Amino acid sequence: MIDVQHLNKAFKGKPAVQDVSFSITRGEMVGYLGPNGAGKSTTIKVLTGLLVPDSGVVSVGGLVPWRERRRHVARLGAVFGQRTTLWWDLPVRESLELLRHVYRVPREKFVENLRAFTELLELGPFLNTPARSLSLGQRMRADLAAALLHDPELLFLDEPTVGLDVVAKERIREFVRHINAQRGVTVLLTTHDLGDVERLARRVMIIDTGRLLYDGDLPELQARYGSARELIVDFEEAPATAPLPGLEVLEHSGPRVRYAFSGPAAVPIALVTALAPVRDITVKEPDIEPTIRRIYEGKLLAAHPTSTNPDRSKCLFSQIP
Ligand SMILES: Nc1ncnc2c1ncn2[C@@H]1O[C@H](COP(=O)(O)OP(=O)(O)OP(=O)(O)O)[C@@H](O)[C@H]1O
Repeated sequence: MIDVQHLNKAFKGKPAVQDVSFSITRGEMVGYLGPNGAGKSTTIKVLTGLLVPDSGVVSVGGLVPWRERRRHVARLGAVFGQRTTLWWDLPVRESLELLRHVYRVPREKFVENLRAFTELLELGPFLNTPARSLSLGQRMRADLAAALLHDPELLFLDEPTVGLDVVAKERIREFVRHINAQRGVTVLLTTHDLGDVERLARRVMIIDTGRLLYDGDLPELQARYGSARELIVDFEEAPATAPLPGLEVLEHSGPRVRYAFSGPAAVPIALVTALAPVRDITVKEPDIEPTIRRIYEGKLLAAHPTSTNPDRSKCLFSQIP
């Protein structure tokens, strides 16, 4: 679906994206992460055809985005958390009608999609409200519907949950999961909210100072660069503090013990359940945030210069000057 090879783009001689290469297959949902100024927007602008790169080969659905813009944009949708594609003073329904004309969506298709999105995104209560009077969460939902009315194959999401409360974030994520699973829409997600990534993307690409640092599975990123997993065990009674192989006691407070471990949870669970009668066990995954921060800060780059998974996970750290 997306193929990028050796993409370079500089502004006034200052590189924004340097030798970036990746491929995304149809139906994938990929998180594109990086600190401010890393080069995410520049990449997305090239992929949407808004920017022409200095060098590199880019193909999206077989088209060169900036050369065949009209055909290209007909096949993609984009949602930017920071701004809206809706007409500010028009009721949402009229904005959507206008977009129907822009994208030349057949009326039956429009009616069918509007009905589906109204139900999934609960647009009904504010379809007749002008965009300027919507809450941020409502506006995001309307923008998502607007981006998908013409059945695009590819969706760019830029900070889709920024500024929303937990419930509103979840609603957006659920919808994105739905359109990816049910409609097969390929999704490239740019976000600073790692909750979005954890909920939506199995694969992440990490860019910093214009260079792609990591491209691979999120669980593998966690396993290789993340902190340990935690096993929180509530015993029936406070257990004796016997050392268990592969488990480190982080905290022991009455019948509750917190252990750190790595790898699959089956063996640690078997060990603690053999130690004493257990009432409850929880496995807590490490937060992704410190992992990503450590990668940005480069602390692990020198320590792990190569990948153990040549198929997909690529640590491109050796490219760092
Ligand atoms: N139109 C432009 N003119 C000059 N410099 C630019 C332009 N667009 C981006 N840059 C520079 O290119 C670099 C990459 O910017 P880019 O917007 O791609 O980063 P980003 O990862 O999207 O950041 P953010 O998360 O803050 O949106 C930055 O140094 C930025 O200042």
